[in-house]
Amino acid sequence: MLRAVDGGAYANLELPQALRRARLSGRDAAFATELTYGTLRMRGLYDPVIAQAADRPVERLHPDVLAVLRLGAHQLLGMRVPEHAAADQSVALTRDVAGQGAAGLVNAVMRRISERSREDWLTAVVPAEPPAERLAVRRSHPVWIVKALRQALVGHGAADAGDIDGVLDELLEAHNTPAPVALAARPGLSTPDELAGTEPGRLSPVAALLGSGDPGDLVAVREGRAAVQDEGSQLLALALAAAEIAPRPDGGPERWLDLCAGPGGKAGLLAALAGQQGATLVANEISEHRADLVRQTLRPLLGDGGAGGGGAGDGGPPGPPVQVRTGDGRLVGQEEPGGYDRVLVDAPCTGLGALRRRPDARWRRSTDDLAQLGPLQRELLGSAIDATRPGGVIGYATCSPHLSETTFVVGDLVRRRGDVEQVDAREALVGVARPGSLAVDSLGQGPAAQLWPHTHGTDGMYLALLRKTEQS
Ligand SMILES: C[S@@+](CC[C@H](N)C(=O)[O-])C[C@H]1O[C@@H](n2cnc3c(N)ncnc32)[C@H](O)[C@@H]1O
Repeated sequence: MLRAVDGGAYANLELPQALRRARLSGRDAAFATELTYGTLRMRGLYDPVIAQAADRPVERLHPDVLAVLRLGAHQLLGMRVPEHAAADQSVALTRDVAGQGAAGLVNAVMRRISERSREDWLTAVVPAEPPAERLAVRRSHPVWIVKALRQALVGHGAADAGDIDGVLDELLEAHNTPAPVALAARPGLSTPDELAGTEPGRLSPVAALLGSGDPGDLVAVREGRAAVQDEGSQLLALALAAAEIAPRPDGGPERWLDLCAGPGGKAGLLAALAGQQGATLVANEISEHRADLVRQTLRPLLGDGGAGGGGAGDGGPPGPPVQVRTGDGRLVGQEEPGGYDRVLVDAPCTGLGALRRRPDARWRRSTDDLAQLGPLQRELLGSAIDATRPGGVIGYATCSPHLSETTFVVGDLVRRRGDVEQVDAREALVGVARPGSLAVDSLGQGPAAQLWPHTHGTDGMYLALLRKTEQS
């Protein structure tokens, strides 16, 4: 798995398949998951430890040997694996993947690592200054991400000069703590109570939290009536569906659009809500493969009218409330100007808010991604505004708090165009959350809202709500 990720594979997609191939389940699967995810997450700390113990830069180690040593370091410093077991297994694994010669080196390095406790290693390898470098090694994040998150916390009003160091440390630590598996019971199709073995969600009224086990074992999940979805994502979809809009001039059913729908998490919830509210949803996605994933997750609502979906019409047989299309979201505004009442732009982004769910993502991303995504995010939001009718609402969301993909994008568009005004997304989120579970102040200074893993226990989701004031 580690070598596959080095080669470009995504751990969260690859690991379930690897577990299935190896026929691992229960405690063995949990152990293998912790080995893989923990090693990937913490390699920013383990590499300096390995370099010191091996007395050479990690770049000078063979990639297979480095992978074994990272696994070994995690067992010694991040898990409770007995020293002899971690050493024996690492040496045996080295013989398999890199030959007898390398096994001696791995044996020696493992012995040196085990001579010190985690705390002693932290003292040995974490630089005292500057603060970003210190946190980068201690909490195992690239320095550029530490710096960007510092700016984001201050920029979104979640910290100030007085407490930023402590708050930033809490956030980085939250990225190193495995996230609970949250499920969304799609309204009208399932309820949280139906999801046996779960406890109620903390923020979302349709959420249930799965303590252990495979979500695929639940019938409602297998049937697409419930789905794995972060509670923050659930709240965003619920808030867009509930946002106040001016009535349609023709009095007809509302038309909703999810401009960037793949793989379909939010579209699944929006489709169920649309079904309940007598609206229809178009789920658009540029990638054919990801559009197929949307169809897959929406299957109870597609085709034959949908189980419990209800259609938009009130005469003949109800049509499906949801339609999936493959296309470039940047063009929808021109193709269907003013065609929709509610539009979600869940923009492609760096995913810096979801690092706890994707342990390898922090090492994959770079500042180049921001430069590429910025223009795309602006074009998609511009197209969404064009596609919204006056009086309608646009939700711009990212699973990243980075200021370049959130505040700056929305600020640019609102300034550049005279046909939208920002409304308070914090109030909208609080309005749909479980009563008393979410405080407006915790979401920033507004009008946009920023959720944080260390504060809300959700992914770091951002939501801005824009009201269209006049025809583009
Ligand atoms: C953050 S993901 C959306 C997640 C989704 N809303 C969910 O909740 O499961 C962004 C999606 O936008 C898609 N995308 C990228 N460029 C696009 C474009 N020009 N038009 C439409 N979709 C695009 C990506 O393929 C990706 O599936």
